[in-house]
Amino acid sequence: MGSIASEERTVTGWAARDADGHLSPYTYTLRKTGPEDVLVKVLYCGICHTDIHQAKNHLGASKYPMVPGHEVVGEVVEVGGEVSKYSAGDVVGVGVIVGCCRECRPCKASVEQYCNKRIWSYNDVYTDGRPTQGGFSSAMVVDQKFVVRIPAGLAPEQAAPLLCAGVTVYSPLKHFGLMSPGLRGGILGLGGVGHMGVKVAKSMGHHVTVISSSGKKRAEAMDDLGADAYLVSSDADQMAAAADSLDYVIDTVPVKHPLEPYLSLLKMDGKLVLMGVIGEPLSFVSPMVMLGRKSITGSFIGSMEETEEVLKFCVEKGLTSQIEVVKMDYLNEALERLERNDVRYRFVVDVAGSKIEDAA
Ligand SMILES: NC(=O)C1=CN([C@@H]2O[C@H](COP(=O)(O)OP(=O)(O)OC[C@H]3O[C@@H](n4cnc5c(N)ncnc54)[C@H](OP(=O)(O)O)[C@@H]3O)[C@@H](O)[C@H]2O)C=CC1
Ligand SMILES: O=C/C=C/c1ccc(O)c(O)c1
Ligand SMILES: [Zn+2]
Ligand SMILES: [Zn+2]
Repeated sequence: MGSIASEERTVTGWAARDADGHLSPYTYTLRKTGPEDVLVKVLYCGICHTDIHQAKNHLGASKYPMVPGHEVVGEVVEVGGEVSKYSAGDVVGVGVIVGCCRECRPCKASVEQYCNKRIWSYNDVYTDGRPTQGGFSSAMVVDQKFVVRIPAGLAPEQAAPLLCAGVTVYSPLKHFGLMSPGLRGGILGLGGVGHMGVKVAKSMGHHVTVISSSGKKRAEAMDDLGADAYLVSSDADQMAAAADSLDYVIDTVPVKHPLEPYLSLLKMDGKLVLMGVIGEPLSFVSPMVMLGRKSITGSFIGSMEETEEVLKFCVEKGLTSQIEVVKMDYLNEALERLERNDVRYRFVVDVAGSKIEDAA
């Protein structure tokens, strides 16, 4: 493709058509590459549990056809006239949001993920009135503000999970002042986000306890990911022995669950950081937070600045994600396996290697 930002392009993505969440080839057009836009040929796209929530309408706001995928790594093919930071051939990333108002307090504070006018990379409507579509697609057109450069030293498939899972754990650790060495952290739910939580927290010098629904991941957590301790959440004796021991717990469980067992693990002033997208009320009794001045909070991905930071952090610390690379024709099976907790720890789809234009 050339350098003149002029044409709409027809691309092929894999879309869900209804709440059964099955994805199949879908052809649609991309907007012309505007002055501030970057046309990205998708190389790899990670599969996040949010893709299941969205494809299966767990939050009740899904619109179809929907092409999910928000851990996108690609190659710049074309840039608009006002784009100077990127040029054709650059390897770049795109994450969960692709637009914001630029005027509100979060936007002015460079935490644009908290803008109430944020535009999601899929299942949303862009400023031109078209549906946004995500990274399980041959290409995307994205405003340069929502594009990051993938640094040298990071393989593109390795970078993909950092664009959601990686920054999602990095951002609250930074924001809540939890980067100091020696802190004791808990990672509840050892999946895509959780395994990055173990790796990032260990790289910050924390003592890391994995809290899991089963004992199945114990050896991997300790030997491969470097966790210091492992608790099975249903083991009351183990949980009681660990009471009052953690400065924070990052809770990545994607379904309704009790909070009190994890509040019990926190020291005085400890923080329970909710990450899972759960459309049902969660409950706890007030003394669980009062008697220890504990906080329950939440955090949503990270800013574009933090996304650049976590990519650099991973290069500097030599951090890699643990991934299973699959082709696009395995996407539905991968989503099913993710939903039944059968992946170590992130699927990444080799989009460019899947010849998806031929499938449409
Ligand atoms: N706040 C934010 O910005 C973000 C939120 N999310 C959300 O975080 C949650 C986790 O995402 P992700 O890490 O991709 O998900 P994964 O499915 O990869 O991991 C979730 C982990 O939770 C544990 N778990 C406990 N109960 C269940 C259950 N019934 N079904 C499945 N897993 C269970 C499992 O760990 P174990 O075997 O150890 O029990 C599992 O590996 C999702 O709700 C996702 O939407 C994701 C990214 C960003
Ligand atoms: O995977 C990233 C998205 C997370 C997310 C968090 C909160 C929410 O309401 C969502 O719809 C998605
Ligand atoms: Zn995600
Ligand atoms: Zn804003």
